[in-house]
Amino acid sequence: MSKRIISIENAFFKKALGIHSQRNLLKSGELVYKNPVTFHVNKGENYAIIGSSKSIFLKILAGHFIPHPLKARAYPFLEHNTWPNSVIELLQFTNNNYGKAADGSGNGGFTHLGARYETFKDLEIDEKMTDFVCNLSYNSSHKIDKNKFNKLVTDLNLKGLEDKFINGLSNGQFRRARIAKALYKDTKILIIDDPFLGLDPTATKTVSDVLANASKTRSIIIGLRIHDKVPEWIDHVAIVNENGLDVYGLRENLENKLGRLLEQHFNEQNEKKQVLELKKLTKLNKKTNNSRNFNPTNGGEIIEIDGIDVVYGGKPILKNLTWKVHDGEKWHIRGNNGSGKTTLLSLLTLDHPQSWNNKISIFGEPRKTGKTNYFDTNNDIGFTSPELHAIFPRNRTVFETIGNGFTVGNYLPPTNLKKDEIDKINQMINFFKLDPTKKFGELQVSDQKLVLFLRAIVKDPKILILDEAFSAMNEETIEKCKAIMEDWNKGCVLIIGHVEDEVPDCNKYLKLIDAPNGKYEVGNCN
Ligand SMILES: Nc1ncnc2c1ncn2[C@@H]1O[C@H](COP(=O)(O)OP(=O)(O)OP(=O)(O)O)[C@@H](O)[C@H]1O
Repeated sequence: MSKRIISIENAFFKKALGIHSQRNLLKSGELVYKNPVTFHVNKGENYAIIGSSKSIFLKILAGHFIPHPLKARAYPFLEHNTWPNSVIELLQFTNNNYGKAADGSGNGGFTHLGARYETFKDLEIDEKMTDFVCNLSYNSSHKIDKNKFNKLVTDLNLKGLEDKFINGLSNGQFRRARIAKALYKDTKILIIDDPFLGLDPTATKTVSDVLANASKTRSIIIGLRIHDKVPEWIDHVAIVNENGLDVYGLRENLENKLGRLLEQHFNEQNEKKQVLELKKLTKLNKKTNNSRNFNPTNGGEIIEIDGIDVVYGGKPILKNLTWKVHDGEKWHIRGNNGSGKTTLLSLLTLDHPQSWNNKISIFGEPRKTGKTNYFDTNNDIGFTSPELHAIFPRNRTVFETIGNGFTVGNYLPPTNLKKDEIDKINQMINFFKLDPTKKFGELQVSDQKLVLFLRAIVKDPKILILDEAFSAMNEETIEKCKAIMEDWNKGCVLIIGHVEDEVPDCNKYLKLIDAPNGKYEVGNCN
C-alpha cells in the first residue's frame, strides 16, 4: 500500500482566520469553495489539476487557506513539528505581488520597466542566476552542491547564464531559472501552476523532460488549463471547477471524461463566439485618428529601424536589424526564448537605454536626444507585457487600471479623464462584465491580463504592443480579445506570443533566428 502524502477529508477552506460555526462559515462568504473537498495524494503519484479553479486548488494542496475543521487537511508523511512549506514548494508564475514574483524572489522587485535594462550598468544590486537558484544571496555561508546545480543548469538549458543577473534574463530564461531553484531545494512535493506558460516549444519539452525525471524522486503536481496537453509522465488527474473538486483519479480512468470536457469546452467557446455582442465590439473598434504625429503621406510608415545593434557588456543581442512597419500591419514577432524579442520592443517604448538612436524613426522622425521625449513617444504607444503584469500596483481598481492607459509614465489612478474617455472605459467594463471597483490584485489572473489588455487599447494607440498579452487568459476571454483585434484598424500592432491559440491573426512576421549574428526573416503570415 502506498504512503499517503496529502490527505484532505471533507474540508471547507477559509480565506482568513476567524471563528465560525459551520453554518456561519457557509454564510460568511469567506469560503474558497462552496463544496467540501475530499482528496488524497499518495507517494509516487504525479497529478495534473485541470479546470477553472486550478490555481486555488493548488494553493489548498500547498497548505494555503485555513481548513475547517482544522485537522481536515493533513500531510501524513510530515514529521511532528515540521511546517508544510519547508517540504512543499508552490511555484505560481502569474500570481505576482507588487514588484515581486509569487515566491518572493521575483523579477528582481523592480518597479519600472526600464530597470531590467539598467542592471548591466554599474549598479549590481541584483542576484546572479547561480545565487538565485542555490538561494545563496541571503545564506552566503551555504555551500553550493555543484553537481546538483550543474545538472539542473545543463538539463534546463541555462548553461552560460550562471553569472548573469536575474533581471537580465529573458522571460523564458527566468521561468526556467525559477524551476531550477524549486528543484534545487529537493522538496518532497513540487507544485507548479502553468509550468509551460510563456515557453517556446523546445523549452516546453525541456521543462517537461526535467519534471518527468524529477518525478522519480518526489511527487509533482501541475496546474493545467482544460485545453492544455497533459504530459505523458502525469499519471493522475483532478478536475476542478468554481465549486470545488469535481472528480479525481487515475488518468486512464478519466481520459473519457477529459475528452468530453474538452469537447464541451470547445462547443461552448464556439457558441459564445457566435453570440458575441458584435455591435458593442464594432463600437469599441470605431476608427479614430487621435495621433499627433500621424502622417498618412509617408506611405503609412510608422516605424523604421535601419541597421540597429544592441550590445550588453560587449555581447551582441541584436545585430544590424532593419525593419519597417506600416499603418494597418499586424506583426507577429517570432523567436525562441532569449532571442531578443522583448529587447527589440523595449527600444520602441524608450524603456531601453540604447533606444535614443537615430537609426530608429517613428512617423518618419529619427530619434534624437533632446528632441525625442519619453512622454510624447509613449502617447502613441499602448502596450502590455509580462513585465508590466509583474509590477502593476495590485491596489488599483479595474476602472483605474484601464483608465491608467490614458496616462504615460506612472501607474497612478487617472485624474481629469474626459467624458468620452470615461464612457469608453465603462463600455469596456460592461462588455467584459467586470466589476469596476474590484482591485487588480483580487482579480483572477485571466482578468488581470484582460484589464491590462484593455489598458493597452483604451486610447486607440497608433502602435499597439502585445507581449504575451493573452497567455494565462481563459479561452472565452482570448476569443473576445481576438475578435477585437480582428477588426483593429488604428495603426500597427506588434505581437509576441509562443502559443498559436494565444496570438491574434497577423499579416506579417519578423523571426529572430540568430539575432546576435544578424539573422532575421521577414514574411507574410498565411
Ligand atoms: N539587462 C540585461 N543584461 C544582460 N543581458 C540581457 C539583459 N536583458 C536581456 N538580456 C539578454 O538578452 C537576450 C534577449 O532577451 P529578451 O528578453 O529580449 O528575449 P525574448 O526573445 O523576449 O525572450 P522570452 O521569449 O524568453 O521572453 C537574452 O539572452 C537575455 O538574457
